[in-house]
Amino acid sequence: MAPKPVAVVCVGMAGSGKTTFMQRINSHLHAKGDPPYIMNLDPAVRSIPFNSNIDIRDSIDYKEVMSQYNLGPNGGILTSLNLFATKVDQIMGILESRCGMMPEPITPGASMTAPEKATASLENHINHILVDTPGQIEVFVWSASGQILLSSLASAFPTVLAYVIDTPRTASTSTFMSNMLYACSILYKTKLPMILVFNKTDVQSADFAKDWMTDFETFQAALQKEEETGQFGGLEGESTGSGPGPGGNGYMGSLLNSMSMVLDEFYKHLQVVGVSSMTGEGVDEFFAAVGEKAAEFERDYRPELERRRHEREKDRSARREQELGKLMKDLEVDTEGYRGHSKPKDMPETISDLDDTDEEESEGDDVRVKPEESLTERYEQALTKNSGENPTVDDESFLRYVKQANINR
Ligand SMILES: Nc1nc2c(ncn2[C@@H]2O[C@H](COP(=O)(O)OP(=O)(O)OP(=O)(O)O)[C@@H](O)[C@H]2O)c(=O)[nH]1
Repeated sequence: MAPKPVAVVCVGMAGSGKTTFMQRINSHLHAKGDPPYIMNLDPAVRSIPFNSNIDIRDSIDYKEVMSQYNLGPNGGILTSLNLFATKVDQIMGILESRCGMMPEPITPGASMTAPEKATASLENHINHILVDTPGQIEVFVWSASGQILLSSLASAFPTVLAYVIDTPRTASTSTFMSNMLYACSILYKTKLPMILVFNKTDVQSADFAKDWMTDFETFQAALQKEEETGQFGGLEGESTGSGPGPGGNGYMGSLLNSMSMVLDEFYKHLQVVGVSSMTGEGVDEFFAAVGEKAAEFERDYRPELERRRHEREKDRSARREQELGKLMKDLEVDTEGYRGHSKPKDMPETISDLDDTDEEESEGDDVRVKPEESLTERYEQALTKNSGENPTVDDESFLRYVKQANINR
């Protein structure tokens, strides 16, 4: 069987260049004769510079959602994603069939025509699934629908996050640290391998970021320099004159300092590449990183995903057992309810008890059921009394059931 395609999910702040980056890696793969399968999850984008195979806009009208539900732009995107996530089974069915993992697509309309089969067989060689996401990063990453879509993808394909960063806008220590904290929160939320893509390297090289991430002292030096030159906390490349800038007080400096130490551990889990979506520089390096992270997914993340799924299953069956136990307890109430409470001493428990009692009383044999007698005891008595011989296998199995179900006390 052909290896599974790698799903590359592009996330990043608005304007970081996700769509341009998607266009670049798409054309790079086409040029190599290895066309990807493309999915657009941004319902609000007006136009995209590539053909997407699955597009949220085909099934959901974002503007209509906004007006129907009386929502603002972010609420509209979130609701559109939620509506789209309800079709996750169909989406996964299409992806799996197009990627040669299932013989037939499970789309409405069922079997494929001859041209479709020819196309599908061509598309069976897909090695990459590229996913573009909304610029409102939190709407995707922190929403239930985003989580559903990501975990469904990860359950079927090795999945890698490409966190796209606007390099020229991340050149100061404070914006760099904000971006890293965001990346860190996404990593821990999604629990998927991540590549940091420092985009727009045609404007500014990403070397400074790589240095800061690998050498703690370089970051400290940059922090100190910014504080001394008064650029600290200002906009990129903007000097605030002498003295500390808007955020340039000692508190901010020491906070960044401490954070850089804390994040040192987090940096070890990341792959960092500098890319220019405009010129194509660094794209080969990016795909090398994708290969490494996909292998890491199979090695480290897949077992963890399986373990989590297994735990969920275990929780679910424990809950089922608990519910069953409660049900059994409810059954017990019937026998328990009478016991020791208001039931008069010699009141029969059931009509049949009444009949039995009458019969047996007439024989002069006092076998009235004592309130404290358990169901099991009574059953045992009945067995030996009625049959006068040893209980049958069926009788014993019922007895066992009564004991196990705990409805006999
Ligand atoms: N110089 C340069 N500009 C870039 C590069 N990549 C993207 N841009 C520009 O950055 C701006 C934003 O790019 P988009 O691709 O629309 O960014 P996005 O992240 O998809 O934006 P949203 O859809 O709002 O989330 C555009 O003006 C692009 O031309 C790059 O590598 N170099």
